[in-house]
Amino acid sequence: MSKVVEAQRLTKTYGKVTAVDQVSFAIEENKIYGLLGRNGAGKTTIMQMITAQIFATSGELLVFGEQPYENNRVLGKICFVKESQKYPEGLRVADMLDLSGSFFPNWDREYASALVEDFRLPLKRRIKALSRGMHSALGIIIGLASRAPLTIFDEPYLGLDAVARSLFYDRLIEDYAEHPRTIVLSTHLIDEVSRILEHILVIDQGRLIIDEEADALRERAFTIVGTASKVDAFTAGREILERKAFGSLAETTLLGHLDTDTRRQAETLGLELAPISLQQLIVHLTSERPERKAVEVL
Ligand SMILES: Nc1ncnc2c1ncn2[C@@H]1O[C@H](COP(=O)(O)OP(=O)(O)OP(=O)(O)O)[C@@H](O)[C@H]1O
Repeated sequence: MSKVVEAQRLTKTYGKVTAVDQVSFAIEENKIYGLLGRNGAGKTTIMQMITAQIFATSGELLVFGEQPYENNRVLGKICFVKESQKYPEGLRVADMLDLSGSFFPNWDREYASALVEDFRLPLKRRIKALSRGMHSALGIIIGLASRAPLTIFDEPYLGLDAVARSLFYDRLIEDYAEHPRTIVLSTHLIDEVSRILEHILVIDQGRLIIDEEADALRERAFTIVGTASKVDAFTAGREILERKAFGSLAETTLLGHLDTDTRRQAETLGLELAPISLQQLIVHLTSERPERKAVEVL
């Protein structure tokens, strides 16, 4: 599978702040990536380097096999939709879509029109008069209809309601199935997007701490619920991420693969097993606790 982005020891510093710290990863063609992490982790900085908006301080970065800086061959294949995206305020929505059509080689005008209807965007309204959610919807429509070989969405849905966000995920997955391309989605709404993500990159304090297929990641931990004494017997000697107690009951989240033996052992003890959500797992892995240890909630 060919690589769309290859980063080696990529680093960006701002004075004494190391926003991105020796990060190495590859983004493969025709996959949907989640770029996740807490506020200030370094996600936007990475996306800005990939899209040649800022220079790396050190390290190597290839996009479509080339240096991205001032490289129209590379930049012509990228669409970057960001939360703070500013479109020319005097333009009408229809003008902005026409302009996008002249900019993105794979632009699909009919698809853009269908999306305008789906998101109920007023075509004749000037951009300065759009609501915050409508502004975000415009960015999403441009991102989807661009069909750019590398489409990056950085928190694209400020102000967008739950119905519109759900519409975005549905349209993205449908269109991706028909027109495979590489999508990078950066968001804090991990559970909402988890069903569409194929590969997860998690950045924490400038460092890459997870680079894994989403399915494999989901299997990294599980939760067990039951009588406290039985839960504790089951969890003894295992790596505990979190333990909550409610009277005589306990709910413990463990790191580890839920194999057949483990499942059988839990069943024998009469314990309930539940998968952990991607969001829970990432919160655990990026939380401030100095070491992962049991947390008692009494
Ligand atoms: N222009 C800049 N000058 C100085 N520091 C900066 C600059 N841009 C980013 N930083 C710092 O770099 C770090 C990473 O910021 P970045 O915007 O990449 O985080 P993020 O993961 O996108 O966060 P969020 O989820 O809050 O958008 C932060 O500490 C931020 O304050």
